[in-house]
Amino acid sequence: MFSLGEGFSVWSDFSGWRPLLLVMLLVVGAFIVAFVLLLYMVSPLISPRPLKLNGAHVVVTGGSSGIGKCIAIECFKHGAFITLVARDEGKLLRAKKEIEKHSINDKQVGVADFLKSSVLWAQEKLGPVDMLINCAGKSVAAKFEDIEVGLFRRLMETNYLGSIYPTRAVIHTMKERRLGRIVFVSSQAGQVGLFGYTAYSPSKFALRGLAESLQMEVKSYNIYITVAYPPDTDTPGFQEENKDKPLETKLISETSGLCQPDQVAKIIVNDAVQGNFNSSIGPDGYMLSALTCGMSPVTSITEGLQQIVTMGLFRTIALFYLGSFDSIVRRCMMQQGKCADVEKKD
Ligand SMILES: NC(=O)C1=CN([C@@H]2O[C@H](COP(=O)(O)OP(=O)(O)OC[C@H]3O[C@@H](n4cnc5c(N)ncnc54)[C@H](OP(=O)(O)O)[C@@H]3O)[C@@H](O)[C@H]2O)C=CC1
Ligand SMILES: CCCCCCCCCCCCCCCC(=O)[C@@H](N)CO
Repeated sequence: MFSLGEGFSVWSDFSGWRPLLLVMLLVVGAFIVAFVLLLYMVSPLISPRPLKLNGAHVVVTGGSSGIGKCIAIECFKHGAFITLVARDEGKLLRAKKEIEKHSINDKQVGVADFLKSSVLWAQEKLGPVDMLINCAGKSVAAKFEDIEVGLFRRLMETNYLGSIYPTRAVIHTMKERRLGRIVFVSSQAGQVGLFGYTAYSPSKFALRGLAESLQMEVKSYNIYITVAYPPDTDTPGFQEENKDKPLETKLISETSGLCQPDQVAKIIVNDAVQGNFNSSIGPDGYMLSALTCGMSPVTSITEGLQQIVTMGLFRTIALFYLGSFDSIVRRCMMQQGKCADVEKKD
């Protein structure tokens, strides 16, 4: 027997167990592989069939500007009939003209525009809605105490209740037809609360709760819900928000980069067509979604496995992000303190 001394001879006594250990490891490994293969075999039961956009009726709220307009263009390019919903008639008509430039054939019906959220009206006029995109929304970035109290309610009304009304208008017919897609455009600020978004973030978090509950109710009717979480996107709404955005909010949001609306629209439309519950954009978006998946439904085996494997690692990375956000806030506070001192001296 090979022995390095008294202590080591005990270890070498176990050498007879090693082949057994190896066999056990192999068996466990084989079980894991078999389990994963089995998951992939049942995956068609989990993943919905993609929706055919050609000839589908798509309603886009907030379709006259920014991300909503790009979503309408993307669907139009795939042969869908579009209904735009927004308040400003002039903006709607301009958007309609722009979208119609992307027509793929002469027969394709154009864009129906009208004021207020008369989705029911659109359904009667243009037929049942196959896909509803709730994109109308507004954002305000300011410190909690600087936000007028009424604004907390107004953002909730536009961003949250503004998604409830159109959804209520289409849900009956979708259930009857056993077909449909509903998209809620949230935001990365609907996955993590950030400096300056005390009024905006809650209205976007609320959409996730709505989407999870509704998905459980309508899945057996072959209706699939998508929640999209875009980062900062270069739109008229974003330009407006930037006018009086706190420096802290700007610097923190910049970590996730700035996207173009057509790029965001492509990803959202593709995820909605596939019936994916989660729609994220960019590497930070991917990490945030895996990290905050919680009890949200899973629409592909790959997605589920990725979440299981990556969650711990992403939490570790997130702690560094949180540390850097805190230091941004601290630095801004020190800077503002210095400015206040200078002002006092003057
Ligand atoms: N841009 C960004 O950085 C990000 C935006 N988002 C979200 O994406 C969505 C679109 O944003 P974005 O494209 O930037 O916004 P825009 O301001 O460019 O467009 C907003 C659209 O919503 C409509 N709208 C606004 N309020 C109402 C209302 N009360 N009723 C009906 N329609 C309304 C507007 O038309 P009208 O004013 O004529 O009604 C317009 O068509 C929003 O929900 C936003 O929160 C999410 C993440 C990032
Ligand atoms: C592993 C963990 C990774 C964590 C990454 C965290 C990144 C946070 C950045 C958040 C950006 C928020 C943008 C809000 C955009 C928006 O909704 C407004 N612009 C609307 O106009």
